[in-house]
Amino acid sequence: MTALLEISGLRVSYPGVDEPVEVVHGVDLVVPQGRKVALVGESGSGKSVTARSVLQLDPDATIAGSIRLGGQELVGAAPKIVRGIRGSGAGLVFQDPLTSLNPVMRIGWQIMQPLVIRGVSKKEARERGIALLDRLGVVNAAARFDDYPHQFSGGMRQRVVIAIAIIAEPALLIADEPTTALDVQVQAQVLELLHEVADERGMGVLLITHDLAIVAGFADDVVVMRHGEVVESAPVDELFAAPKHPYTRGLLGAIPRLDSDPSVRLTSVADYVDTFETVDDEPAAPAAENGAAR
Ligand SMILES: Nc1ncnc2c1ncn2[C@@H]1O[C@H](COP(=O)(O)OP(=O)(O)OP(=O)(O)O)[C@@H](O)[C@H]1O
Repeated sequence: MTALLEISGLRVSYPGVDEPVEVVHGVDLVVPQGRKVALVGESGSGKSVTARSVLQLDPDATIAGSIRLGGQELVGAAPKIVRGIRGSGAGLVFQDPLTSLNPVMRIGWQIMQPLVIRGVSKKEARERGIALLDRLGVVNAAARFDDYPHQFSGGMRQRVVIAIAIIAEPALLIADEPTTALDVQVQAQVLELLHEVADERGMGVLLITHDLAIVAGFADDVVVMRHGEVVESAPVDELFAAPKHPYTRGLLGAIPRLDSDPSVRLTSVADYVDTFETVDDEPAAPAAENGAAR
């Protein structure tokens, strides 16, 4: 499989009080062409920093290592080259659609912009924008095209953000917790849509999420991060069937299941990771799978 995005040895640091603080410590990650890769891990593990590094969105970050998108090296590339891939090389969807949209600009214009700045006529950009919004399930898309963001519900706004991210047909979509701000039913609709559109277009997706249920339904491959490092990566079925790293086993053990015994406590990551981290001192058995009553 050809690699669309290939990150290797990525290190990211920020200015600290006395010296720079490194928060991502040598991450390797591949998104093959047309595949959906979920990046999971606890809060603060470096998922967003890793994803934002691809498009160098953070002026304070110092980035080392290699990030190749479609074979092009982005670390150390001229700002013009990195700007050039935003939109057509890689599109971005963030968690909160309200902060991603300009509140005083009509949504249609925001959707058209990535095309217009690439030289597409306004007429064609408008037609393509309306068609995409319609494809993304916005009823009466032509009439709603000139509305402002506040006239849309949260779920509809996130469809607008997705439209902006994919209108210039990027080969890669980076979606950072794209449905966290939405209610569960709308979450499912938006993810289903992303899944379908990615398949239709053969678009690779890097999806950041906390939610392993989302991973199971959406991703082909999973990369698990902890403390700024990748601890495990595998195809989704393999990882769910036989997680290798204690941290991943802990994450999976913490998922509530409808068929589990309600009197039995769920395991937590700490049940596994403590064992892992103290393995040299005292080899203790982890709490049993979803089942060890205490
Ligand atoms: N602009 C910044 N300046 C300094 N430190 C930062 C900056 N952005 C992120 N960090 C630090 O980098 C670490 C990793 O953060 P990151 O946002 O990537 O975590 P995450 O895994 O995406 O977490 P979450 O799931 O909560 O979004 C954290 O310790 C965070 O405080």
